[in-house]
Amino acid sequence: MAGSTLEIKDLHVEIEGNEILKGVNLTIKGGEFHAVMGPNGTGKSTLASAIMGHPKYEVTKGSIHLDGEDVLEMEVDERAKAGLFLAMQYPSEISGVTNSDFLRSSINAKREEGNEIPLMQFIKTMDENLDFLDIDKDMAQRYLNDGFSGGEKKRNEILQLMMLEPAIAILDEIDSGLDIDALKVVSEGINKMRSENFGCLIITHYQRLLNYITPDHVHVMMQGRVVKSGGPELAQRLEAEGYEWIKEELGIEDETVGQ
Ligand SMILES: Nc1ncnc2c1ncn2[C@@H]1O[C@H](COP(=O)(O)OP(=O)(O)OP(=O)(O)O)[C@@H](O)[C@H]1O
Repeated sequence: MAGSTLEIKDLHVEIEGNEILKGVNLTIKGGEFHAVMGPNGTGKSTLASAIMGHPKYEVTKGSIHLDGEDVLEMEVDERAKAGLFLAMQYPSEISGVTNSDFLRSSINAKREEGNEIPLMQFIKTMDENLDFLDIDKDMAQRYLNDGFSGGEKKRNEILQLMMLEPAIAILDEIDSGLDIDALKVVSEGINKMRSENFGCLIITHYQRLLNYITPDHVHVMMQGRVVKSGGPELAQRLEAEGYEWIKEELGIEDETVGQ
């Protein structure tokens, strides 16, 4: 089976009347890893939230399609069922719901009624993934992200990714706050997902993550748009030289979305 395609065209997004995204174009296909980089406040997280349907982010123009289906017409849960996944920059803490129950419910919500994942299969898969990500088994029974350290939350996001097996994942600064060992483990988790049936958008500030996860495409966001795209060598140049050369090349004075 060929992978999915997420197609974003001329996307404009407002938050409380301020236009943040000003015409984003991006296509992510199954099998492809895309990195989105860019200075602070240029709209990267806004793009992630808009794709997943955060109610605060109003799409005023443009389109998002997943395999031809209009994502903007879908509720958040429908987007997840359709195969989209967002690992958030700041995952929420949810008391009263264990990590394990959350994962099992999320997996079953994506399946047809009567075709729920058998408990033993769920436990086996979760144990394998906990092992792979070097997560303490007790964490499965703790409330979702409740009291988790910053690094534990990020590992937990990748646990969800590996358990839910989405078609297209958006990973928003999954490397922030990770120590070097955790960065390697998280990267291995993401790399393990690599297949024709999985596409990924990785928002990051640092080339160091891309030393572990080789992107096929690298994009730079400024002023709420993708202003430059290239291969992995673009990320290397950004690490060495910063963003000034792009601003000069494109005649950009203020790279933020500016309000
Ligand atoms: N919920 C919100 N309410 C008001 N303004 C917001 C909200 N979310 C984002 N913004 C504004 O939109 C702009 C872009 O923010 P965004 O988080 O998308 O940038 P970013 O490129 O991800 O930045 P960073 O690299 O610092 O994480 C910023 O000026 C920010 O203050």
